[in-house]
Amino acid sequence: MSTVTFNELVEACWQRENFVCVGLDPEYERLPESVTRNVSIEEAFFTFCRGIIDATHDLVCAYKPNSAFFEAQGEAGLKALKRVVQYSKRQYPQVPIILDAKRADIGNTNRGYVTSAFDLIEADAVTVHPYLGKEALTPFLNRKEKGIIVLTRTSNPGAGEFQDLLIGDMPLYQVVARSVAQEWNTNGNCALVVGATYPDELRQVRSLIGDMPILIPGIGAQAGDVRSVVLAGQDSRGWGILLSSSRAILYASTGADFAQAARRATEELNVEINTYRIRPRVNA
Ligand SMILES: O=c1ccn([C@@H]2O[C@H](COP(=O)(O)O)[C@@H](O)[C@H]2O)c(=O)[nH]1
Repeated sequence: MSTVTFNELVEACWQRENFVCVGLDPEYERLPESVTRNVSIEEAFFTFCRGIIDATHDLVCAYKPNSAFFEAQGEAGLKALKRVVQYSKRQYPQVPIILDAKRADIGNTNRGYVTSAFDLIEADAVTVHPYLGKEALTPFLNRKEKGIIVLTRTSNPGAGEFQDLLIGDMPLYQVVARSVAQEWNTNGNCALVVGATYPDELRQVRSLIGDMPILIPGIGAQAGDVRSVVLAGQDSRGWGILLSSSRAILYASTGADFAQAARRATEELNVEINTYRIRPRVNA
């Protein structure tokens, strides 16, 4: 039986013109009272994320739970994370799940991270940092059916401290992008993270990597400009981008109507993205 790969799942979503990745970053204090009343943290996290997923599954190209928000709640959070991922995969198997955990260690330790992300949590992809190099990341890269998404140019204000350092005449983030595209991607399962807050750098990265997928956080709460990001990030097919937004979608309403508000916010963002995409003519 052949397994559907992360890239195949994402491409099928792009075919449906869905480019929004909804970040699942639940903060207990920000959850609506209708969700937290009289239930445990595990139940509140699960109910909230399930509400978001049920309301948006036909509009998205991925869900991206960030493990930090779940780990911060201890055992309750970890149980909720596993339940959320399993629920989404059972109900909406067409939508890939990206575990945003920014993993990477020496090779031996990475085997534990791989088992945790892919076999226990059952994510379809995971974010990793490139600092230890290809050799250490081999246990991740060997999982052909999974997406290995490498931090390249992050969205935070201080991202350039190391990522812009020149290696010869090329900034480090471009060296990372080129290495991943030309040397790490032998199984065709790599993607990159580039922040929406740096459209010029995003354009540089796209010019180095062909049609490899780019996960782009920084839309919404971090104020990345959708138009600049789409124009700079789309690939030769008008695809290639997963625009990730968490807080602006999750907390579009603080009331009992949070899921409907999240749907509206997701729909608006997707319409905006599609306004700026090139659509190459098929059979032209
Ligand atoms: O460069 C990066 C890498 C990861 N992130 C993560 O994405 C979301 C963004 O959340 P918003 O609420 O939409 O700002 C969050 O999980 C970050 O840890 C990023 O922002 N930038």
